Amino acid sequence: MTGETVSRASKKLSQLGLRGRDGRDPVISGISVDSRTVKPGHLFAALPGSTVHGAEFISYALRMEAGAVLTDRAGARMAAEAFADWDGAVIVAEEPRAALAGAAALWFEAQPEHVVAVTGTSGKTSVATFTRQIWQALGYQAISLGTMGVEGDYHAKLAHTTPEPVTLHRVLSEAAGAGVTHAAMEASSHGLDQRRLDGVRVEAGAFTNFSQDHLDYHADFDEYFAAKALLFNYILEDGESAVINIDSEHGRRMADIAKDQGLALTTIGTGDDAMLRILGQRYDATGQDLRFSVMGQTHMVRLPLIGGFQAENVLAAMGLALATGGAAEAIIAVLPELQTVRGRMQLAAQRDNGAAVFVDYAHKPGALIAALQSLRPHVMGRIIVVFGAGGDRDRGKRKLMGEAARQYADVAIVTDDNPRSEDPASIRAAIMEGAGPEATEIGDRAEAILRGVDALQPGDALLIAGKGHETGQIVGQDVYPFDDAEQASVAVAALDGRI
Ligand SMILES: CC(=O)N[C@H]1[C@@H](OP(=O)(O)OP(=O)(O)OC[C@H]2O[C@@H](n3ccc(=O)[nH]c3=O)[C@H](O)[C@@H]2O)O[C@H](CO)[C@@H](O)[C@@H]1O[C@H](C)C(=O)N[C@@H](C)C(=O)N[C@H](CCC(=O)O)C(=O)O
Repeated sequence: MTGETVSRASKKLSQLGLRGRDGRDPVISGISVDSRTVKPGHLFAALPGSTVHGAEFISYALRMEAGAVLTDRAGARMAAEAFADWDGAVIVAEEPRAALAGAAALWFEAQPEHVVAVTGTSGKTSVATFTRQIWQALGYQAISLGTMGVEGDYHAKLAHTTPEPVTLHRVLSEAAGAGVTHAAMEASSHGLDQRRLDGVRVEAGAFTNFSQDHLDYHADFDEYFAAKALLFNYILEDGESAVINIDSEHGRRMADIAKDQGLALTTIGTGDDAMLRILGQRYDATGQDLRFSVMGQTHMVRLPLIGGFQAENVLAAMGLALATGGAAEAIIAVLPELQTVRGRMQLAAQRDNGAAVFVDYAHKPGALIAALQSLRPHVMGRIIVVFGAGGDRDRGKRKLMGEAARQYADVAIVTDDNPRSEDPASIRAAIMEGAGPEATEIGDRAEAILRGVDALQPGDALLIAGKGHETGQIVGQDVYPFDDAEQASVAVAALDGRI
C-alpha cells in the first residue's frame, strides 16, 4: 500500500464519521463483506445476517490481517475477545449496511455521470437493457447492470441482481474509468431493503409493476411494496424524475408517493392520463407495431419484440432516456433497433416459409404459461413447444409443466434439460404425465429441436423453452456445450437447404 493510498483511505473513512474506538482514523487497503475475501489491510464489514452474524468470522478476518472492522453493537460484543489484543480500528455503526455502502461509495469514488434505476416485480431486466440500448444508439457509452450481469460498453459477471455495495460501487467506478457515462441498473426489493444502493447518485427511477413475489423474504405484501418505494429516496434532488407505470392500483399508489416526495413524474400506461401512452399494438410473427403518444403527440414504431407487455417496458426505458436528457424524436427513431434480452423470447431463427423459432428461459410452470400466452397473439398457425425440466430441482413442477404445454401449446415435444444426477427418462416420464398422450418424447435435445423445426408450417411458431441464454447441458457432473439458439439456426439451415 502506498502512502498516498493510506491517507486517501483514512481521510475518506473519517469523512463518513467512521472512526476507530480510540478516535484514530482507520487505514485500509480495500473493503470486504465476506471474511473469505479479506486481504491484508481490508476493512471487513461484519454484518448481522439472516443465518449468522458476520462477527462470527472476525477472528478469521483478523488472521487474514484485516486493517479495520465495521460492525454493529452486537457484533462488537461478540468479537470483544478477538479485539482485545488487536490494535486495528473497530468501527461500530447503528446501521452497518448503510455505513458499509457509504464507505464503498467513498472508496471507489467514481460513477457514471448518469445513473438510473428500475424496480418492480417484472420487467426490470428488459427496461434496464432497453434503456442501455437507447443510450448506445444515441451514441453514449452505456451499461445495464442486473440479472444478466453488467452488459454494454463494460462487462462484468454479477452474483446478484442488485449487487452488495462493495461490488456495486467497484463496478460503477470501473465502468466510469472505462469511459461509460450512462448506467441503467436493476433495483431488487432485497437490494433496496438492504440499502445496497446507498451512495449511488440516481438521476431517475422507474417502477414497472407489482405482484406477489419474494414473500419468503418480506413479511407481507405491504412490506414488499414499501421496499420498492425506497427507490425514490435515492433520486438526486437535481434529477427529480420518476417514471411510473400507472395502469395498476399499485402503480398509482407509487405515483402518489413519488409526487409527495416532490419528484417530477413521467407516467406510462394505456389510460388517457398517461404521458407516454400505449394506443394500440398489432402483432405478427416477428414482433409488433406500436402506436403510442408522447405528451399527446401520436407516433408509430416497429418493435422486433414478442409480447404485449414489452410495449410498457419500451416506454419505461424511453421515460428514463428522456429523464437523462434525451430528445423524444431521437429516442423514437432508435426504438426499432431494440433487441430483446438474450434468451428471453429471443428470435433465434426463421424458416423460409416465415415460421419463427424463439428461445426462452421459462423453466417453471408459471413462466412457461406466460411465455406461451405472450406468443399466442403473434401466431396465426400452431405453437409447437420443445421443453424439459431440470434434474435435482423441484420435482413437483414437472407434471405441471407438462400440463401447461398441453393447455397452452398446440404441439408438445418433451426433451431433456440439465438432468444433472437424475435419470433423464424418469424426469421426462413425470412431464409426460401432465403433457398427455399426444405429446412426443425425444430425449436428445438437439434431435427434439430438429423435429420441432421440421414440423413448422407457414404461420406456425416454435418455442424452445427452459435454457434461454445458457450455453451448456448439465449431465451428471459434466457440462456439455449446448446452445438452444445455435441449435435452432443449425436445424433451420439444414432443413431449408442453406448448408
Ligand atoms: C436474503 C439475502 O438477501 N441475503 C443477503 C445477506 O445475507 P445473509 O443475511 O443471509 O448472510 P448470512 O449468510 O447470514 O451471513 C451474515 C454475514 O456473514 C458473512 N459471512 C458469512 C460466511 C463466512 O464464511 N464469512 C462471512 O463473512 C456474510 O457475507 C454476511 O455478510 O447479506 C449478504 C451480504 O450482503 C448477501 O450476500 C445475501 O444475499 C444472498 C446471498 C442472496 O441470495 N440474496 C438474494 C435473495 C437476493 O438478494 N436477491 C435479489 C433479487 C431477487 C430477485 O429479484 O429475484 C438480488 O438483488 O439479487
